[in-house]
Amino acid sequence: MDPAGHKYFTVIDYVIFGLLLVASMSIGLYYAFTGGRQSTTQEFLIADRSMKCLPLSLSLMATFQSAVAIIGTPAEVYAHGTQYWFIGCSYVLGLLIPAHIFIPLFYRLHLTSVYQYLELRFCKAVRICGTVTFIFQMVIYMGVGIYTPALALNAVTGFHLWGAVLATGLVCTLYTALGGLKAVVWTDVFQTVVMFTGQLAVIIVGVHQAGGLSEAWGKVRDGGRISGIDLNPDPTVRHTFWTLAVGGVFLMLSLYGVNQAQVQRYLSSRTEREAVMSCYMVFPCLQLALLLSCLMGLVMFACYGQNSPVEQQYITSKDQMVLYFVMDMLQNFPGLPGLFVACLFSASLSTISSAFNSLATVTMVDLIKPHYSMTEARATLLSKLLALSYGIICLAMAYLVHLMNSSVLQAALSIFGMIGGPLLGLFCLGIFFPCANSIGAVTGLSAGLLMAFWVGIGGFLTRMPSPVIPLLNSTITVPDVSENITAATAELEADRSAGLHGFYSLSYMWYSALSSCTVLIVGLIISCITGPTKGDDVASGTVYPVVKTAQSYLKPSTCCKTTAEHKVDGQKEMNGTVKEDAGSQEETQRFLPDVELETSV
Ligand SMILES: O=C(O)CCCC[C@@H]1SC[C@@H]2NC(=O)N[C@@H]21
Ligand code: NA
Repeated sequence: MDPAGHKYFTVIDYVIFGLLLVASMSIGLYYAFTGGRQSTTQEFLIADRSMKCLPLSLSLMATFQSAVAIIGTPAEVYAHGTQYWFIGCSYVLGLLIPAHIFIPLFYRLHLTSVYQYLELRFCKAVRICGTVTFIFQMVIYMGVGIYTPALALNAVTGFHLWGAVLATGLVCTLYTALGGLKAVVWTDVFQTVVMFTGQLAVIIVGVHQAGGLSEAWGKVRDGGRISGIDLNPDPTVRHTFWTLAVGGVFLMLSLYGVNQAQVQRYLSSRTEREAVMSCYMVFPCLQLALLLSCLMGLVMFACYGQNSPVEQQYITSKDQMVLYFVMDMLQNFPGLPGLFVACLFSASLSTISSAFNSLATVTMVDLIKPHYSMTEARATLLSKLLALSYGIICLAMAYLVHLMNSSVLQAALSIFGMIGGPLLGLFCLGIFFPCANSIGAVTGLSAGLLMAFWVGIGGFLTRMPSPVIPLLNSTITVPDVSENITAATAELEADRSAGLHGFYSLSYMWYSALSSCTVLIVGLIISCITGPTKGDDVASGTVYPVVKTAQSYLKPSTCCKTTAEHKVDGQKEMNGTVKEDAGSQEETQRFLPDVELETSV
């Protein structure tokens, strides 16, 4: 390690990193020039609805497993222990509810963009609001996703920061714009293999360097990094079992239930059953990814113990620890640093490509197609140009994130909570509450976003200022500043739970739950005030069936029916649904001429 704390790549490292980019690129080009050669939007945007569940499940996992998780989760476990691991409990409900509620409902409506649902259930204005909110969320998230690996790489290996951002951005934009969803899914599969291999290699070498399994385990246990279950109900405590396992469910639903990037993968499945299977198969993949990143954090602790490179002033933020650790440990294993950096960029590329593709899809399907009719060829070309332009916007966002400088994991999860949460609330309002109307939907969404930004930005501004770590090799010491900060922190700590401060110090893991519930409450209140929708005015197939059946029992006219009459009704309902389904296809056709309907056999 030279005095500046930089390590340099050997040639073989650059070769491995270059190979990753070339391999990703070639998969993308392969799908650009084979099959239908991406000549229709059906192929470009949803792979002709031909995908199988295995590649889809890996792609579903890779989409929201970016460099943020690879770098941020180990840093989190290193600094705070394994409490974060309990987020894995939220994957159970976080995937079961999408598999049995959201997927069947969206799949049977034959959508291309999930926001078409909002027009079917409410009106065009609600659809536009949902689409714009989603675009806002994914563009910011892409900024974090592309910036994170470059920042860590630059800090430790002197790799040129913006050179890395440009290299990633260009390769990703190209294969996404040329190869469409098929290319994105298959590159995700390849990149997931690289991600798991890279992390496993570092863990194995790290355990070896820490003196073997039992030695490493001893250090980690004595260092107090194995945190037991924390059942503290205080919502301002950052990570407890409740914020992670319960708050995490809302986070997972906003990602795996209603996020276009994931729904698009469900809709590209050959059959509804394949889509549900792919959702089930994500569970072990996510648990494995979580296991690897938590183990990485523990191995880092076993190797460094308390005196982390941050205290030793080799690096300036804990998000750079993982790469420092990799360069420190793997220095004498030429090729492994390159493999890990390839793993980091695989995580980043697989997320950003999915984001580009879903952004191009919703822009095309929700904002352009309904207003301008154009030939299939022009529409496909426009979709490719959109993917390209989103690539450029993403690079600009990366610079914005550069200015923000907060922990990347918390930044990403806060974005999901602040923007993904209200969108989750909007869809739940439509799916579970037939009485909700369009005014309620738009007002509810706005209230949810306002609430989320109020608590999110309030929390960001009032968060204790992290002690300033002296710059690398700086000769001046800054004792007085740190004393002032300690005093300020103590004072903040004192009145933190008082009033508004209590609200602002709400754990970021509750943002999804808070904002989605705000949308539901405000949406229902406004709907009831402005005249709730009648049950049968709702487009069929847009409300969760159980709710509909329950509602028909609750209607005063039916409650005095005899059970025999109920049975007859039930039979009619059954026959009716068959007709209704056909009706829903006609209805969708009437509502949304741009929705591609499979001709019913
Ligand atoms: O890695 C990222 O890009 C964002 C951080 C992880 C996003 C959430 S956390 C719960 C779920 N599990 C994952 O692996 N990703 C999502
Ligand atoms: Na990824």
